[in-house]
Amino acid sequence: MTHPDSGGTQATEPTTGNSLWSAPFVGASPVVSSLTVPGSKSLTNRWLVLAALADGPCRLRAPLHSRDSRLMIQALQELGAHVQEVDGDSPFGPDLVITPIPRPFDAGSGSGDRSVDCGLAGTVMRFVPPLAALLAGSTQFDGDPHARKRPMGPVVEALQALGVTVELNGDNRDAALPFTVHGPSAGESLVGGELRIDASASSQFVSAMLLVGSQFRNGLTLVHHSPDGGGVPSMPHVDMTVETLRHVGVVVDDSQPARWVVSPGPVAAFDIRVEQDLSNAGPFLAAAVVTGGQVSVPHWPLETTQGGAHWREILPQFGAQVELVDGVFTVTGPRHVRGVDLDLSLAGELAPTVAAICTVATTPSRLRGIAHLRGHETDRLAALTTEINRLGGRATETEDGLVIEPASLHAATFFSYDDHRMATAGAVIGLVVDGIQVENVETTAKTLPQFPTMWQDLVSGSSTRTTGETA
Ligand SMILES: O=C(O)C1=C[C@@H](OP(=O)(O)O)[C@@H](O)[C@H](O)C1
Ligand SMILES: C=C(OP(=O)(O)O)C(=O)O
Repeated sequence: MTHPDSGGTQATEPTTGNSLWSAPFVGASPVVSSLTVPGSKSLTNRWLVLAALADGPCRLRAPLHSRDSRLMIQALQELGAHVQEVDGDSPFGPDLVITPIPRPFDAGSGSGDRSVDCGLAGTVMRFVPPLAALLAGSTQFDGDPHARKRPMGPVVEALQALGVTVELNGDNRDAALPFTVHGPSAGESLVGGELRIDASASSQFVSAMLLVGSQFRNGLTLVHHSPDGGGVPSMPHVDMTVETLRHVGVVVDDSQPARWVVSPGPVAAFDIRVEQDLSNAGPFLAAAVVTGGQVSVPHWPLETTQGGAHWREILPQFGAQVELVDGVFTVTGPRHVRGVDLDLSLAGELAPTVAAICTVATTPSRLRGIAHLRGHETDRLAALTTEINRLGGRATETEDGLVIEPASLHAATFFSYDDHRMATAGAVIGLVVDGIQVENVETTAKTLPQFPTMWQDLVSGSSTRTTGETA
């Protein structure tokens, strides 16, 4: 299978020979279902990092089990933590008990050369290098071919500003994977202090530094400043980081915009239940919207920092009805899907699912505030434009988003670019456009390995897979 020329600068070039998955087509039959999804990728990987820094063993209940969480676990084990699977009550896999990285960092964690595979996980490639910078010895970082194209500069430059030696390997023109982080000499530790970074390309640069800030001798004062005045995207994810830090006793002052003060201090051991991934619930909710059906998701948190909480405001703009009653979030699709004009700067990871719905809407849509998606798993603006147009759609890339106009759609292959959210976007469109084949649907394993089976259950009406319940 050769890969199309997406025309984008960042679109990855997946290996040839990837599978083609015939997306289930329901036509005019509304999808009606109730289901829960596995644990949040963003929460799972934050809790894993904090557990590795904790002052005692920690337990994660109902964590995500996917490629991104496995890569994080392997990275933390490489740094000296221990992770054990123990029976839990989640239908999606066991709980985890984590024994933290041994202290003192400058000796106990072994000063040998370590190697971390980041895969295509933004949380691993951004959150783990600052952790490795605390430890004696050196740690090499690399990942999938496209991981080398994802922005890393602000994290590398922040570490260098803290006095950490980061040795750029390979022929990377700017600070990107692969590189090697060299920890402090024996008896030394990182002082911390005030740092200024430009996090306009990813909120993960802020989260990465905040997660370890309490481990610096003087803590960390982090200020975001962008020359063009750009803000930090996906701010709910930074709020998620601050909330998890406070949960484990770390003092964080975020009272001033774009400024965070993390006090030095311990990370208290914890036992936490991981919320389900509300962003990954998105494609299933979108199925209700595009087919005029109804999908319910029990155990929906009333208060959460997850970006997927924004489905409550987003989906009604397509004409859907939403309600949250007794923890059950229900979406009822409209007879006709209308287009939207949305600023998605708070939750860019929802954009592929939103774009899929826009593709089948009866009026034009504009999506804004998502220029930084060019640095996600692929250049999502280029990839979405290319793949929507391959189906006969009328998508146009703008400086910071997409314009998608109604069009007559036809069967075609929808390439995923090794991006889980591209694959699920193709599946959503495939519900109402007959003959869509999604290339490399297996890439959904990044955050939802069960997706193909769950999607089949969804359209067959048999998915009532909730915690401990069966069909
Ligand atoms: O911190 C996190 O867990 C994430 C932050 C966001 O990154 P960006 O700010 O780069 O969009 C989000 O899109 C990504 O899926 C997960
Ligand atoms: C951008 C995403 O992930 P990450 O940056 O964590 O790889 C995503 O899950 O949409």
